[in-house]
Amino acid sequence: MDFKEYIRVIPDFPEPGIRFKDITTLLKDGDVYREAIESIQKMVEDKEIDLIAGPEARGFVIGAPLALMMGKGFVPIRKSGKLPGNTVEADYGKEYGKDKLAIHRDSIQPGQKVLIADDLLATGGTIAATIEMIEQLGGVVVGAAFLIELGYLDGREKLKGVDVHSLVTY
Ligand SMILES: O=P(O)(O)OC[C@H]1O[C@H](OP(=O)(O)OP(=O)(O)O)[C@H](O)[C@@H]1O
Ligand SMILES: Nc1ncnc2[nH]cnc12
Repeated sequence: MDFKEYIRVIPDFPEPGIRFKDITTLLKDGDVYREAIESIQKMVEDKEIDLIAGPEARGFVIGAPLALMMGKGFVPIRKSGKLPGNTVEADYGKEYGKDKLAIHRDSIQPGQKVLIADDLLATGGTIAATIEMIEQLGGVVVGAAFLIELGYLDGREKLKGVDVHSLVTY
């Protein structure tokens, strides 16, 4: 399936110069959404995984159904100030602006193998911060899976040593 047909590109959102890849047009088609998650599962099914972690908000839309399908637990990584328990946090920059993510300290046990899932890899800032926090907790990142990769932003360069998989590339 050509998933790009279902992804809408909106110029100059959220700021001038950004070509925003809008996945809401893909998500609203149940068959295409399911096929996208199944295709992501196929890319990572040979991996030994204990948990899947995904960053708020669109990482939940990919990571949670993937976790359910693979019979694994899901660890939400949230924007700072949203998680009620004890957290570790990381500041980062992304394609548009800066942000801070947080993860519950007790969400990953040392040695657990974690697959990261998100909708889109752009500069890699979000995922580099995610990896930093998972590793701070003793987790082992076994890979990162995306629906979309913006190859022209070289996010993979920031994630050297990580097994990166993406369904479609721009
Ligand atoms: O590779 P990067 O340059 O870091 O950019 C990629 C991140 O940006 C978007 O999330 P955003 O922070 O906009 O949050 P949202 O999912 O809540 O819209 C996207 O869902 C990725 O997580
Ligand atoms: N160009 C883009 N489209 C959608 N989400 C993004 N996150 C970072 N860059 C993005």
